[in-house]
Amino acid sequence: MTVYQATVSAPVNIAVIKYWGKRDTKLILPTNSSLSVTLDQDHLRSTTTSRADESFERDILWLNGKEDPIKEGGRLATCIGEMKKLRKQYEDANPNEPKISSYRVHIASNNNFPTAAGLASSASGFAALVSSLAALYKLPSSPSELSLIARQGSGSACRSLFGGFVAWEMGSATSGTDSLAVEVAPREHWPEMQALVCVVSDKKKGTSSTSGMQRTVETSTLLQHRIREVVPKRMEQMIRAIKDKDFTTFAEVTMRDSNSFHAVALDTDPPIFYMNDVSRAIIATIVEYNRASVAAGGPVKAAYTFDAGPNAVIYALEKDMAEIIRLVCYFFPQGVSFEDPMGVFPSGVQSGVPEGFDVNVVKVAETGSVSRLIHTRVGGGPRVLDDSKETLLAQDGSLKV
Ligand SMILES: Nc1ncnc2c1ncn2[C@@H]1O[C@H](COP(=O)(O)OP(=O)(O)OP(=O)(O)O)[C@@H](O)[C@H]1O
Ligand SMILES: C[C@@](O)(CCOP(=O)(O)OP(=O)(O)O)CC(=O)O
Repeated sequence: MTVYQATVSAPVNIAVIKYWGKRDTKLILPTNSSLSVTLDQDHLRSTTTSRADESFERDILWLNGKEDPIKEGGRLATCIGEMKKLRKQYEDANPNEPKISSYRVHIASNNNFPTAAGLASSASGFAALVSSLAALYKLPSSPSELSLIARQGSGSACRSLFGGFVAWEMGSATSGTDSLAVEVAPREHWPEMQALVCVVSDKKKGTSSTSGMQRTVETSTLLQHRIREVVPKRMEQMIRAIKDKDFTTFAEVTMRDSNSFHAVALDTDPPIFYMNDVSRAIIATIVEYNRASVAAGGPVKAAYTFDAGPNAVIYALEKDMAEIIRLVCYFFPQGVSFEDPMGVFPSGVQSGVPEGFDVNVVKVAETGSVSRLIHTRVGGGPRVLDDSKETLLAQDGSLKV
């Protein structure tokens, strides 16, 4: 008996030009284009196994070992349904292929980091879901074509279909067929780009991105300025900065766009606050770090950005990352040792402050205010794994325990 199954992993992406606002909430069409950096799956990933079988009675998804209900008309059902449609088209065009598009599917997925905590789990999760079904169905679809479907799971997920530096073009069609992800540059173009995720809280957040951005669309006047005037120019600046590997512009635009997104959150009625005091202290640290570097005749060396939560992501080039980790450890002691997945500190981190940094600008935070640091770098797109080794489903198609 043939088993129709595939296992794929997909990466997280963190936007440097933020998506915030939908013009169509069902199709998930955004009010502005956005741009992100894909992070390395060696450190942060969703892994998903999908199987189609005639004997299955219903579609099931297990997320981190627990069944996640697939609601009729919901985002999961839409993505799975769209993928089945693509398979049907493929079967119609290739009559010798097995007719598996009508079978129910069992899907199991794990995130190797906290889910729904503002660490972009919906992005890697829906990208892995769509990619695993594409591998199971042997679809010839391009990443941009698959991004059209991942987008309907969670907007930011469409950008996780590519590695490197990725734009989500907002498009203009009401059908959404031109609202898709495209590669701006592959990871190999700027492999020195690294990221430090500072986990300020890994608890579920108060206002979800979905409901928060809808409230912003309905009530913020500042959002209209952001959509019309601010983002279009920044998209051009950012694409140029990436192509030219101009870190100073990359960093300045990244920080300004994070600020602009949090400003429109504040301009929402009632206001939405995603950053907390720890987040603001991280901003002050990076601002002072860059000031000291520029004052000494050096470059801008770090960029902060915050999604819909208090966690910071600091982008920096490889050459400066050790200094930045030491600095963050000095002001935000975690109380646990730094995991160091890339082996930067063979004999442990010595926290410290670079020369010229004014230590009076920031107070040392309470231990554990930043609970964890995840050091990673720009990474590649979804990976098809060896299903015989990596499968998350048992032989009978139930969840593997
Ligand atoms: N591996 C996965 N497979 C399928 N769906 C997933 C997966 N991981 C997360 N999701 C979906 O995404 C939801 C979490 O999305 P949510 O936007 O609340 O959090 P987040 O993505 O971690 O935060 P943010 O988007 O603000 O960075 C989960 O409840 C689940 O529905
Ligand atoms: C702040 C953001 O991270 C918002 C992400 O929003 P989501 O993609 O999670 O929202 P939905 O489309 O409603 O699922 C910015 C970004 O990733 O561009």
